[in-house]
Amino acid sequence: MTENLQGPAIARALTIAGSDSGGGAGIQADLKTFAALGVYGISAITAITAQNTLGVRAIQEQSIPIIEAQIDAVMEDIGVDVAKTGMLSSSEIINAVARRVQHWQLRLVVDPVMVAKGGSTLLQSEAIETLRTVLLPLAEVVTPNLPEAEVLSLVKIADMAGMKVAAQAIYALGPRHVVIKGGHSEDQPTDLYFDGQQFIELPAKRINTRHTHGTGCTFSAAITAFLARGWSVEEAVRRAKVYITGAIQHAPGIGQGHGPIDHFWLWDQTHNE
Ligand SMILES: Nc1ncnc2c1ncn2[C@@H]1O[C@H](COP(=O)(O)OP(=O)(O)O)[C@@H](O)[C@H]1O
Ligand SMILES: Cc1ncc(COP(=O)(O)OP(=O)(O)O)c(N)n1
Repeated sequence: MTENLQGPAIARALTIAGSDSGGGAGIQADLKTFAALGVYGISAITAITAQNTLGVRAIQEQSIPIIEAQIDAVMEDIGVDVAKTGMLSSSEIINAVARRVQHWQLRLVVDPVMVAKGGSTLLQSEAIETLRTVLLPLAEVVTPNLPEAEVLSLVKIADMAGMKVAAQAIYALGPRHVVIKGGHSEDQPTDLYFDGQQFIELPAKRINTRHTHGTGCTFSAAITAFLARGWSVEEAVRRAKVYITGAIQHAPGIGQGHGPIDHFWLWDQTHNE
């Protein structure tokens, strides 16, 4: 094979997150999303969860040395265009990841995962302050859902005006772009983008389904993939919104609880023989 002197022929994205044995969220959702969007996916696993569409049964955090070693191993050889974080579980893991992000000067999307849809805690409460003060300042984009945005901003959100106040408060913590996801709203799932100057509302029709497991992971992974492919943050967010809406629309109906979405719906539409 001839070497490509222009650099790699495919964009590379790294997910630093937890494993979901059910395959719908976490590392598995991120890698499927990267693949579906034409990006070479790389992973550093922070925790292993025993999980299905009904909920999380057990969690085992990985040790700090093995988390750091995964990041260093891929950085020293493969390289990464953009990284994202998902489930980080503890203050110790957040601090270790932040050190590696700074060491390798990674462009970073932070999905501030706190609680799974079934109610299980994926981030210890004592780690929230570390997330706010240590990781958010390193983020190019942060993508809280409505409950996460309330925790990070200390603002009670009742409507779009509240989302805007919360986005400004989160922006003040240091990320360069804030995207508050509206999936938990009782109305339409309108997301809000804020870059410190401009607000952009990203509306969508609510899809009436219980199969929304892994939507947050998938949305942030799609933003990461589009950034890795060279799009601006605004365009990456717009494209990720179209992708996540289609993925929910085409959910395959797997499992007895909150089932996964279809990460490969775009591929299915063009390769349906
Ligand atoms: N039922 C739905 N119909 C359409 N879009 C949805 C629906 N639920 C969530 N979304 C979208 O999916 C993305 C993830 O949002 P959300 O579910 O709030 O995140 P999380 O999984 O982190 O709680 C957002 O773009 C949100 O607007
Ligand atoms: C291992 C792991 N990481 C993250 C989540 C949460 O994923 P999310 O996309 O927020 O979707 P729901 O779990 O809320 O459906 C997870 N469950 N497991």
